[in-house]
Amino acid sequence: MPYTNERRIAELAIQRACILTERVYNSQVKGTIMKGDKSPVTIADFGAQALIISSVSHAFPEDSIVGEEDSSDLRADKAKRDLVWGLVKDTLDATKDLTSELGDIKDSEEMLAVIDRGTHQGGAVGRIWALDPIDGTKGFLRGDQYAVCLGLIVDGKVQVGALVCPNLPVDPEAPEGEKGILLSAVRGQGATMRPWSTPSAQGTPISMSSVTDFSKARFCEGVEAGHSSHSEQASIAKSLGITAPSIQLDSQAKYASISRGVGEIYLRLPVSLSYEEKIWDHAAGSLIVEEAGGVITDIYGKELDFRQGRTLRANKGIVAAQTALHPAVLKAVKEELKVLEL
Ligand SMILES: Nc1ncnc2c1ncn2[C@@H]1O[C@H](COP(=O)(O)OS(=O)(=O)O)[C@@H](OP(=O)(O)O)[C@H]1O
Ligand SMILES: [Mg+2]
Ligand SMILES: [Mg+2]
Ligand SMILES: [Mg+2]
Repeated sequence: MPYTNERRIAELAIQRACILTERVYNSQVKGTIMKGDKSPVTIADFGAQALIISSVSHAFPEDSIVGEEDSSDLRADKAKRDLVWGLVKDTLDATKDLTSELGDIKDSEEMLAVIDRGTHQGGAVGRIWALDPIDGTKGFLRGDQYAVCLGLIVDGKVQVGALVCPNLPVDPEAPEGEKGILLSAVRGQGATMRPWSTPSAQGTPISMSSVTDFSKARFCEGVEAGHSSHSEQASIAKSLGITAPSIQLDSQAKYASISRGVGEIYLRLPVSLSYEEKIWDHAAGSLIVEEAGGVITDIYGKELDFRQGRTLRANKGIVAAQTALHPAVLKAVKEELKVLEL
């Protein structure tokens, strides 16, 4: 089956990175820096990016990588750099059984260079990995949901997607039970989910909800009001006859939720038409939703275009839904935007 090894390496890489991210998530020391675009980044974002890029480039040395972060802040701050290197080294030491498959990092200088292998500009040709080492950094800092996300784009089309949501319950019906799920998909081979804590377990196939009655449907949206328009999303839900409150989740946990039937729709209406969604925010989750039987477009009904570089500059917003519901949802989105003359 195509991309079997890519799926395996992607799963192992993000699984190992979550050992580091969960350690920081549960620590007081986050080492948060506000980046130039006023968004936060923590020592966990950097550490996860180092571990995952090291794994991908060890297994597939010829591939390109688009990663959200770069090492400039760490090169400027030795204390932060040492904190990140300590986390990375501890994680490598704790997972020596994976070294043959995932490679190693010998020192902090090499760590910085590995982080910077993620500066590729993306594009329409070749094998390009899209990495979000921590998606939903605000959720991570708030003690809510976040996700570690890795997708492989080949000649502009996502072929492999893998993501870990460490704080989503394994059983949605038992929210207080075991937490941490790993989802993955290869185009044409379906999507699977397994507990993050059982590396060797086979994933079980997942699928979108079978609900087709909007009065019983639920929609997912982001937590941050600065990232999507809650008012327009609420208005669209009302116009569709949705009465359940929205499921608010940080990060690509929203893609994970609808792909296993917890919610039927994901709405992400832009708060500004100038913002360009990043490919790493959507590559993995969009494929998992499609392989779980869902449909994903932007607010104009266009397919997501991963050929444009580091952003989805040919798209605006996200409308993802169970197949039977997507046409009506998109119609309601267009009605709402027409009303608002966007
Ligand atoms: N203005 C604007 N519009 C849309 N999206 C934006 C915007 N600003 C940031 N971001 C990106 O949102 C990513 C977080 O994903 P979510 O919005 O789904 O989750 S959250 O509710 O914000 O936590 C977040 O990803 P991370 O930086 O990896 O956390 C950002 O890339
Ligand atoms: Mg970020
Ligand atoms: Mg992100
Ligand atoms: Mg991120």
